[in-house]
Amino acid sequence: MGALDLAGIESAARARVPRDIWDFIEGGSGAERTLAANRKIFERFALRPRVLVDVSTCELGQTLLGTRLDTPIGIAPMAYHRLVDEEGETATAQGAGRAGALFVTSMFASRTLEDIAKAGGPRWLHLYWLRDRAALAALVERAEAAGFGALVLTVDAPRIGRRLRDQRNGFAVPPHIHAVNLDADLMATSHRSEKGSSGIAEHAREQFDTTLTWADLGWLRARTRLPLVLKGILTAEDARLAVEHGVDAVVVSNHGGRQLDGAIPSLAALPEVVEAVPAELPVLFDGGVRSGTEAAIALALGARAVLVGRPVLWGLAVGGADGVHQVLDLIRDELDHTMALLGRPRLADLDRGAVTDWPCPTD
Ligand SMILES: Cc1cc2nc3c(=O)[nH]c(=O)nc-3n(C[C@H](O)[C@H](O)[C@H](O)COP(=O)(O)O)c2cc1C
Ligand SMILES: O=C(O)C(=O)c1ccccc1
Repeated sequence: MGALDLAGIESAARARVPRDIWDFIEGGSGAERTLAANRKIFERFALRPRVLVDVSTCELGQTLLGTRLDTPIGIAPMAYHRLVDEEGETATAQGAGRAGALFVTSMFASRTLEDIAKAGGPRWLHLYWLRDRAALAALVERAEAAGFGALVLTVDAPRIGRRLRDQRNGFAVPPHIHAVNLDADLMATSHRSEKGSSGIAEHAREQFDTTLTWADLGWLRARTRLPLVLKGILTAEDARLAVEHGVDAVVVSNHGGRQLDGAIPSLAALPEVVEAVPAELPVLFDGGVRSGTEAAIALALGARAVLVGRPVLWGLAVGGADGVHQVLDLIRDELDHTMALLGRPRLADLDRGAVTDWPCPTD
């Protein structure tokens, strides 16, 4: 029998993954307020079921920015999947492919874009804006050639958040794992370990372009025919600026509580972003989604798709490609079930009327 919920997969993963790597994956920044709030806020919403609707089949497929998907649950960009599995991103891509789910590959993937493409499945590429624009341009060209369907530029990380667990552990990327899509000399700092600091934070300090503003986005636009998605939008103001600057979609995200601690929980930001953009502009969502019920709440609040982060690495750690497939299918099956009992069998039926803000009386 497969796992009935993610909790069992999480505890099996925890037992397998070395402590400092587990801390890197699970951790947030600062006091981990935002990390906790991302989960807690789902309790504030309740579903409003309708009855006597034909729910004999539920439709979970859609085309998003030209990419065909069998499920609205995709994989958020996460660096270095080889931290938990020898195969890493090629296994993740296989699992995602079997589920027909979107895999947003991190720029810091530990397998090549070309190998990930060979594994099949719908894929987009995530980018941080490096000071070295030539390296960025080269990556964009390779992504196009390897069939990545969109670029997801993460804009909430001019610096890496203060991740105290990583600083205590002196976390650095182990020497045998590499961000193979970037030149080794660009990546050297991320392997340097020292108590009291994080190799990843040091690396970002060296390589990320902290001068980046809205005016620079045109440079990237001019270099690609791929749709451009901005990840890390949390306010209506920035959502409107994104639209003015011609982006094709946004991801409402606080980076899984790993960047600005104290930032608004992702789900709380979703309605204002949805309201600020034209109805046809896709708004994606990530942060704290651990079940089909929670995915349904985010979709009802206006997300077109939901990305899941950490649970995918749990699945990968426990069962490689099969584990990733299992995690994605589990959440998809729960969502299918939720849509049937909610009397809303199509994604388009999941609208604001499907959910109510319900202040829990015990709070
Ligand atoms: C181990 C790890 C690595 C991550 N690496 C990246 C990254 O390279 N780029 C990025 O934009 N976000 C990165 N994220 C953030 C995720 O894309 C996503 O926003 C977050 O994990 C979603 O929250 P969830 O884990 O609660 O589902 C990372 C998250 C984790 C846990
Ligand atoms: O984005 C992140 O959360 C992250 O952990 C990371 C990993 C490698 C390089 C930069 C950031």
